[in-house]
Amino acid sequence: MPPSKGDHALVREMLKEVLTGREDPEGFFAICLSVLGHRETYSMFPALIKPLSTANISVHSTLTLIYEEYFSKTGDDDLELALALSLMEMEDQQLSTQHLQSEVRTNQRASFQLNSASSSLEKTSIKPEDQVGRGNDRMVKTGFTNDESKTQDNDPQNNDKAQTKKDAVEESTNLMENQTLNQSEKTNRSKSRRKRRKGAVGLIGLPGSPSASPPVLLWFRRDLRLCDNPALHAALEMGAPVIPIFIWSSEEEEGPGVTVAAGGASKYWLHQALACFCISLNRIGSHLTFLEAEKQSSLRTLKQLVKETGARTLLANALYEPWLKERDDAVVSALQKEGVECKISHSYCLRDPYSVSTVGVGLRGIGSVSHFMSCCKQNPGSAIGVPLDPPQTLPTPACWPQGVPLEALGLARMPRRKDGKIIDWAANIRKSWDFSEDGAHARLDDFLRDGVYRYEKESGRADAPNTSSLSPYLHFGQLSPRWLLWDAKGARCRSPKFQRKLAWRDLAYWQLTLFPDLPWESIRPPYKALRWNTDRSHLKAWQRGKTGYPLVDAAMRQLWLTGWMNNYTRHVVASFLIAYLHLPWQEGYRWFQDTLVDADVAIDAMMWQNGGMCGLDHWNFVMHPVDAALTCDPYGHYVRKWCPELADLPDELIHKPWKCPASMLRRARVVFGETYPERIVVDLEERRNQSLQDVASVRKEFGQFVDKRSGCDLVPLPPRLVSEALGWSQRDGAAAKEGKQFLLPVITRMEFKYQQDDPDADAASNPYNAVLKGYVSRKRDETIAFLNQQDFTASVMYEGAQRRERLERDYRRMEGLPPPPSARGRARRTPTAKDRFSIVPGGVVTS
Ligand SMILES: Cc1cc2nc3c(=O)[nH]c(=O)nc-3n(C[C@H](O)[C@H](O)[C@H](O)COP(=O)(O)OP(=O)(O)OC[C@H]3O[C@@H](n4cnc5c(N)ncnc54)[C@H](O)[C@@H]3O)c2cc1C
Repeated sequence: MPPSKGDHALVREMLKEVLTGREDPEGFFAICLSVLGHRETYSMFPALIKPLSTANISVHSTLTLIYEEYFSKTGDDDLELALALSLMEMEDQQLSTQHLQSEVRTNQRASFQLNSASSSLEKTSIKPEDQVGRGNDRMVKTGFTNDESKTQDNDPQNNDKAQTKKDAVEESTNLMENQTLNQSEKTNRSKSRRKRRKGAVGLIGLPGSPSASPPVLLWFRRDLRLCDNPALHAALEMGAPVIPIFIWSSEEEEGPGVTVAAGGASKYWLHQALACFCISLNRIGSHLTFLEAEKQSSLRTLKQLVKETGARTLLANALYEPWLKERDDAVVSALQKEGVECKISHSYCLRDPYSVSTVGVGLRGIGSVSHFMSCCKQNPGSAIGVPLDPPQTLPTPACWPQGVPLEALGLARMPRRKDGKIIDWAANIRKSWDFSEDGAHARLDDFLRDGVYRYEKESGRADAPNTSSLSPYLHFGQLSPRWLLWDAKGARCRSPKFQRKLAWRDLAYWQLTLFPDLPWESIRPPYKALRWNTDRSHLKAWQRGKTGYPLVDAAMRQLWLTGWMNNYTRHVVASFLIAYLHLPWQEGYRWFQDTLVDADVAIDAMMWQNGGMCGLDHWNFVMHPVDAALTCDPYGHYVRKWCPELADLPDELIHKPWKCPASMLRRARVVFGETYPERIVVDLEERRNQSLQDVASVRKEFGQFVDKRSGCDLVPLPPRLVSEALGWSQRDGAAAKEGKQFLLPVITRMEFKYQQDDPDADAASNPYNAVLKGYVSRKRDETIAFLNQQDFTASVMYEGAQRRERLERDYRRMEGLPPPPSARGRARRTPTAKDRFSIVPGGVVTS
């Protein structure tokens, strides 16, 4: 629970005690931590003790020291990720000093706000589309000077201005007079974050007037944000006029293979995000120029721009897809030849994937997140540093380059029917998301206030928003991973599992840099020859959510309508496509790329390869569409939402309607083949069995790619890994590419190894059968829990405990975590028939 008003009052009372000497500063600080929590203390403490800077300087500096000391040294112990991703350097960044400085700047900014007539920080009521459409037309036709940019203050629609000023007064008063604590807790927390985000701590406070020095081209790509944007920060530091640009080249995005990098839903998101970002830049007196790449070449367009604007510098944040890096390298070298200084900053991942090395760790376990984290820990990269504050203004050039309206980029084009009617397929996506940077921060705040408390245990629930839903914002860089990590670290409830997800994200980019064919070619050679189903009707049914399996259908419909589904359901539908429909993983990947708003070539390809059994890692599990449903949607709420035609079925049978008696179906008005589809495959056991046999046969056929001793699959190593493993230079590594192929044993599902020894075994008799067993019924577990309280039979209680353990184990397997430690004091023996009333979970033996 976040701290309440009462908590704040208590802390202020204690502060008085410090002043009167009845409480010592360390004690006071400890109280703050325990009452307000880590995150709140971190953000509020400097403002809280501010009045002491005049009333009692020595106490103030003691408290400041304690605060600095604490936040620069503690808190990281529990962060495996922080260690692994070399975030230890955060200590060297003197976090607290910077934070204090930023608080000082906050105060300065607050008073600036009071005086500044041009401050209009609150969100206007203008729709992004309207604003951009109008803004762009005007700018393209007439050129857009800084004076004109100020006209937005006079815009009658900008009706929040008065309110904003009032807010600014409030905020500054709160800060200066230390009255923040009188406000409601919720308002305070969100305000303190808003202050940071909305430019309350202007970086340099440069005036937005045109300057004579040559302008800087600030090339935005997937970093559509003001907060924590290193390239933007670098531009400000140059003190020259800044020209923000966005160049669209679908060909460059796509790369050399079938990546579907710019699918329909994600292009739609990009369109909306650009519209919102344009407004953000307008607010700080700047403007985003949209450009279509000339002949699909960003370089040509940039050269043209350099000529037109006289810019001598190009700044951007790096992208890591190999083909985009290649493009960027070519741009940098070509422009440098023309005397243009280029600087590409790092921020898209926590760790620059090209700097990750396996040296000192080796290759064993490669593909797992633990191995990746060990590599980062063993070979720390540059410091991750502290998130950068958003700017207050951007210096503008004397004239703007000629751009095109956002619509001209064709990112949100809707098809038309023959009768001319537009098919607005994105209406539901629009309803489901706020595409702005503010939207990203609001979602993050919500998550850290609520969902994060359930994340460790219940992130798999499909029927509750227990995950952050931040993936599209991270993908388009509306939120930086660094900002997210810092906020997550500072939250009252920290979830190591959540922070670990950022390592997964980095792992995906590392894999893509190692295997540029990841999105279209199976990494494990034998699996390229797998016999796949060619029945297009099955693919279509899967895509449209018409398989006859309610959880799969619900998830696929959610994807189609909103552009998103959670991680657990992504696993379910991927398992279904591969293990039960026998359709190639590439089909799933491409559909996801086209329909997800967070479609991310690196992550999507890594996950589909792993699901398709041919990635660097093997999912050590297969999700059963019914068992999984009982785990993630025990009451059927999720299915009822997305498959309303099943809404009247009872909880117990909603995930397996084919088991319903005819009378029940009649009452619920379910008619198979009419209101709800028949199952497209019926014998799931048989399908799974076939899938296992198919794998066994390709492993046999391509025996040279199976390690005889361990039974593990062998993967040809990319030259970079060969060089690292053998301690060769890059050049030798390149030579290796031409010559010998190096094969590496990789993580391989136990059931495949077993199958190899006993090819006739079927899935059911395979002791390592990978199908996850979900709850039999959550309701039943709850009943058992209730009966436990009533001191029901011990054996029933034991059963319940076992089921919970199994669920925990399954989750951990999915997350690639080690098995949970065995509970001390708990009997490990499986009860037998003789054990009536024998073993109680707590280890107590009843008669
Ligand atoms: C078959 C399949 C395809 C997927 N395709 C994508 C994709 O195209 N784009 C995408 O962003 N995620 C993808 N994921 C990973 C994951 O499902 C999503 O990142 C997650 O569901 C997004 O929801 P969230 O923001 O609430 O995640 P949270 O659980 O709140 O995690 C926070 C962030 O961590 C990152 N993350 C979480 N899980 C993973 C993961 N397994 N691998 C890498 N990064 C992760 C994401 O950026 C996410 O936003 C895929 C997973 C599967 C099984």
